[in-house]
Amino acid sequence: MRHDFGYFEEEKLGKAYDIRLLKRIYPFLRPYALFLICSVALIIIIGLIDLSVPYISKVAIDRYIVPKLETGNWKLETGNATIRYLSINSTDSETKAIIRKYSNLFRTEENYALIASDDLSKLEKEDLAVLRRQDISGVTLAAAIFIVAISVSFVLNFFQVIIVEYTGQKAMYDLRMRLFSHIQSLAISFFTRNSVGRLVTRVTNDVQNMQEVFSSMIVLIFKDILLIVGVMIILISISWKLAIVSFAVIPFILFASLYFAGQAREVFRVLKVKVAEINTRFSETIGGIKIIQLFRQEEKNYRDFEELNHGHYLAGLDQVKIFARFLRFMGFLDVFVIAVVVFYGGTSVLRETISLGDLVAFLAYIKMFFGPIKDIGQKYNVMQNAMASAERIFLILDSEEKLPELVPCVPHSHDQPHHEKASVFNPLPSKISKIEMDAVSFAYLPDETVLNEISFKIHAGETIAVVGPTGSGKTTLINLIIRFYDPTSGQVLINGRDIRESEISALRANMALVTQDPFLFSGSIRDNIFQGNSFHSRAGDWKQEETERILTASNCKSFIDKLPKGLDTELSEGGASISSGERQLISIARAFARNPDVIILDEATSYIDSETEAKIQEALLNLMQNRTSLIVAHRLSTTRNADKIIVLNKGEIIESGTHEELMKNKGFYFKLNLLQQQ
Ligand SMILES: Nc1ncnc2c1ncn2[C@@H]1O[C@H](COP(=O)(O)OP(=O)(O)OP(=O)(O)O)[C@@H](O)[C@H]1O
Repeated sequence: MRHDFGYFEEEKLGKAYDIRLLKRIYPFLRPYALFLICSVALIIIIGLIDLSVPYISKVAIDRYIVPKLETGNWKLETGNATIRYLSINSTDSETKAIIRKYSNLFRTEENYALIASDDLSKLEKEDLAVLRRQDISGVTLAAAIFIVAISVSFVLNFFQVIIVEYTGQKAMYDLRMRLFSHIQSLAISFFTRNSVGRLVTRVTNDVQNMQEVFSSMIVLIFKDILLIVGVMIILISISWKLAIVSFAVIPFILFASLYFAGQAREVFRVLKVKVAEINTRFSETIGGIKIIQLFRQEEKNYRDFEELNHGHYLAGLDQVKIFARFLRFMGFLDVFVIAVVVFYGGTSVLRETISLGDLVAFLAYIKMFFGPIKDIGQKYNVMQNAMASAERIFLILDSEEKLPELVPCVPHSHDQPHHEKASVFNPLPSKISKIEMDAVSFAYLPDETVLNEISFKIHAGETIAVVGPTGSGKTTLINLIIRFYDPTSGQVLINGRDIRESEISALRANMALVTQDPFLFSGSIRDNIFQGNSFHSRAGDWKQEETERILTASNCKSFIDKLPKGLDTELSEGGASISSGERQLISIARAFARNPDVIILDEATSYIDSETEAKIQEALLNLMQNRTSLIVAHRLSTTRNADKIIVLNKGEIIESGTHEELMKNKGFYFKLNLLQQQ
């Protein structure tokens, strides 16, 4: 098993911060820089509002709620005593009336009346309210400011979330499109090395992971850092001593967060591996359901899956335990700090080194301080995950396994290297008149030659059959003509020009490939046959008579007419809802609609009933009429009608000629035929 493929790659997790990767992510955000700036600005405003809210309470408590008492030496009947009293401006008539009502409680001085703090409770509530009406209106104002601040913060938060989500979604949309178009343009060799599941994960999960960075992390980090720094400054300004006592727990928090991040990282990794294992097993089960049912493997498969699922469950439990421990520990530190602040702050209030408002605000700020700090560990993991995803996405985007670039065409001359750069490009061949392989060798893997020095020519209108035992390189030969791969040495020439000098799409525009097991897309039969073909780009643009002609020539008409929705019948994925013979007929119709010069045909080896077989043969003969054909042949009837037969064995041409010539030679081809007839 190769450790760089499949879910094993999940073993690699990224760094939570990686400047190199962040720099690469930035271009995807650049188009939305304005939104990001708006969002960060909103976050700063929201942060400042959030920071101001406890301060409003502090002002309300210190300035209005707690009576501003003064201390003085009062002569009482029992003797001199130090008394805490409230001084009230007594110039207005309402106040004067109350003072008169409680004349035994008040001492009057010019424009002020003084009342001992202990006597305040002896006043009736209504009278106290009149005496403290300025404080009451101050509290009302503070409450109003409080509500306005909270409401503004709420509204701004709403817009900020929308803007950030929009930015994240848009950036991810762009990234996904870029990834999709890049993957689509990669060479076939890339797909043989990368599993479908792996690529699907890139376009879905990994892009989603990165979205978490765009949508929440960037902005939340701004907010968290602002809150942490802001709260620290405010706490120090309220009481540096109390602040230092509270900050004493920060090293514990950081240590716990980092420890937790390390543990969670491991658990996350295990979980991802388990999820990937479950996905792999599940997709294998779906793909191989026929074999599983046929060989009665349901029970064993169930047990295997149960084992994987149990592993996932245990990893999930580990994750819960780690989170629970972390959150409990943080909760304990949280409560511990609050207890310290209540004790130390409370005594400071009693000693009047800080006000009650300071203490209340302090407690509120401490709560505000712990929130983001607690998040750091969790966010660290999200970031790490996102960075690992980013790394894997960029790895694909960096893949150079492109279909080779256009090589400038230079006039052929023996003393000039063929691919020397020049400014002239080969015009697209409007008609293919000759296909030639000139000393072509090819290897999928270094030192494992699959084709060796292959040379032959096909002229316009000819039918060439390639025969040979399995693994002799027949399909590889086709792959080189269609240019899914380039030869390791030698040249494939069309109309005398190396095919690497023409645009790939132009080259393929004149060719149609009918494979052994044709792939049909989910969608209607009409789309599968006519979509994107040479005459009309849209399936709906085809005229009725053109459509009829193609369906008749490809022998599709009779079975399509029997379908209730005819051509508009929807096929399920891969055309699984129709028979393999019908799939082949549809793929022949698709080749007809392309109207190519060259037909490349990989004849089916699978058994099809003789009636369908005859229909396919007839459709193929129709398709090949007046066209150049290269056929990987498995049937005697095909080779018999070919203008030339090329016999491949172990990647080399060992015989070539017409059927009669080869039969007369009594060589390899002759033996192959004998074997087939047995
Ligand atoms: N993508 C690939 N990577 C590595 N080796 C490959 C790849 N595709 C094919 N091969 C190898 O190349 C050799 C030729 O394969 P090819 O498919 O061309 O044979 P073939 O003659 O078409 O066989 P068959 O008649 O069974 O389809 C085989 O040994 C095969 O294992």
